[in-house]
Amino acid sequence: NKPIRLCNYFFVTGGPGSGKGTQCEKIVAKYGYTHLSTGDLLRAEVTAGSERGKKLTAIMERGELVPLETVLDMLKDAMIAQSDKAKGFLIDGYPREVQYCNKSSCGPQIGPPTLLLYIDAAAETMVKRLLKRGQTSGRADDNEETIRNRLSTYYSATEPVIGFYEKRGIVRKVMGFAKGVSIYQEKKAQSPHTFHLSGDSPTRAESSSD
Ligand SMILES: Nc1ncnc2c1ncn2[C@H]1C[C@H](O)[C@@H](COP(=O)(O)OP(=O)(O)OP(=O)(O)O)O1
Ligand SMILES: Nc1ncnc2c1ncn2[C@H]1C[C@H](O)[C@@H](COP(=O)(O)O)O1
Ligand SMILES: [Mg+2]
Repeated sequence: NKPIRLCNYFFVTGGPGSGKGTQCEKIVAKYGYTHLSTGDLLRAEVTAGSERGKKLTAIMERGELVPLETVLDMLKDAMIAQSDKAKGFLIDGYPREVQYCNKSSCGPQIGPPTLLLYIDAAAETMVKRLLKRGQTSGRADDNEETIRNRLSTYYSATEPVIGFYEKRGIVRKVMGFAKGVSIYQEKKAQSPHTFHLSGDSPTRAESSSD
């Protein structure tokens, strides 16, 4: 059991279609970290056509969360495989539930993150992007019904993860509509750049980038 070399871990969270993968690509290009998306790892298992993959397809098509053990199995293998050359890991889409935020439930090989990058975008923006992505992505979950369920799973199960790490002072918010990577620490509970997800219309910056 090869241990994962100690290095920086950045967890990356945000709603479906907020731009986690897009922002991670930019961070990789600029800082050379290793990007691991738990969703991509799960889809690779589906593509491989294993029995486990068939069960995963059904869960993902419903817009629900995959059991933690499955996610951790894949994540640890991927981290171990790349740990010799990784400067740091960007772990995109993990954790998805607040009960998995403490160290012991993450397992001994995935320690607490250096930072949680939170990609913020309005629900209507995310829906619009995912429907557009669905025209070419081939992703089974880029359809209206699954998107609705994924949003609901995100707000009920995953959003509390942000509050958990905010209490520890390690959340950095990335505005998911900005061009390039713009990371800043949210100093106030409600900064002028922040807007609520329900009922808000996109800001000018957001409308212009979509
Ligand atoms: N800042 C942006 N402005 C306009 N479009 C964007 C922006 N960021 C991402 N997109 C587009 C690219 C994709 O087609 C789509 C979703 O982005 P993506 O990076 O795949 O989101 P994500 O990784 O958070 O989604 P998922 O959770 O479904 O994997 O939106
Ligand atoms: N960390 C995860 N825990 C549980 N389920 C997950 C995790 N990462 C991805 N999933 C499942 C559930 C999502 O709807 C799909 C797609 O993930 P995405 O990050 O949007 O590509 O996979
Ligand atoms: Mg993604």
